[in-house]
Amino acid sequence: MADKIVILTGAGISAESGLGTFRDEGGLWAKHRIEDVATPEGFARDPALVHGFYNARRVQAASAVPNPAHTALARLQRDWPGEVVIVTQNVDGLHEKAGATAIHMHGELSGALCFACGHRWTAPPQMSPGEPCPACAAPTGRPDIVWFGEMPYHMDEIEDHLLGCDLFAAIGTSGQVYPAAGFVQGAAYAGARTIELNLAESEITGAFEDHRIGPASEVVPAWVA
Ligand SMILES: CC(C)NC(=O)[C@H](Cc1c[nH]c2ccccc12)NC(=O)[C@H](CCCC/N=C(/NCCC(=O)O)S[C@H]1O[C@H](COP(=O)(O)OP(=O)(O)OC[C@H]2O[C@@H](n3cnc4c(N)ncnc43)[C@H](O)[C@@H]2O)[C@@H](O)[C@H]1O)NC(=O)OCc1ccccc1
Repeated sequence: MADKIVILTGAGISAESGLGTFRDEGGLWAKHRIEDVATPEGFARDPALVHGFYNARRVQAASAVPNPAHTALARLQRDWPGEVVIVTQNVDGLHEKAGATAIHMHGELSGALCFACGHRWTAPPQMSPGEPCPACAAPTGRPDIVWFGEMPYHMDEIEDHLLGCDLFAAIGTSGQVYPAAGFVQGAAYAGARTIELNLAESEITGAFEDHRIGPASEVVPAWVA
């Protein structure tokens, strides 16, 4: 029985597709305060600011193309005799554009959510305050994104995959945000081998047995090959 592989991806895998990361030089959090644009409180305080932040990223992500790291993971998922599960913190659709399937634990820019009735629909390119819900007609549409202080999506499914995997890999993540940053401990505890692929050391480098340092577009295809 071929190994089961779980791969966690972060903003670093999409950096070479032109999508800014959060914490690197000139990253998203250098230009915006997390509290203002990525918390439910910030959305309640100034929905126009938050919609503006995600509208700009939605347009950028729509024209972005996958890089060799995304395509290598799609190939691995297609050709590996065992199960390959991609869990992403990213809200861009680049894994899917590369032909892979991924569990979006922090939501997707392409999605809209009604915080009154819970209905989900495809987000229009530009959302605005009071965005009407097509199901309950209430003016309560928000980006379908997991903000700080909110429970990430698909956690039970993800935990099942972590406890049953033979190899856990993390690609392009700084390991500063939980619960994603704790996945390596869960997988290692369940007996999985662990590898980190990143441009530089991260907050959780010490938790991994193996490492590949370099740009994702180079180290990921080399690792998959
Ligand atoms: C800041 C941090 C301390 N705070 C948290 O972790 C909080 C609070 C918290 C919970 N538990 C804790 C325990 C301890 C301390 C704090 C907490 N967590 C939460 O609020 C979470 C919700 C967090 C989700 C917030 N939303 C995001 N994103 C969507 C929004 C949006 O996209 O706008 S988080 C966002 O930042 C996170 C980190 O970003 P990265 O992807 O890692 O990107 P970053 O820029 O940081 O790093 C890039 C990396 O790539 C590398 N790189 C760059 N270029 C390349 C390149 N070319 N190639 C390769 N690598 C490269 C760089 O070297 C770097 O290492 C990602 O998750 C990303 O999605 N919710 C929650 O905990 O709910 C309750 C709960 C309780 C129990 C069980 C479950 C839940």
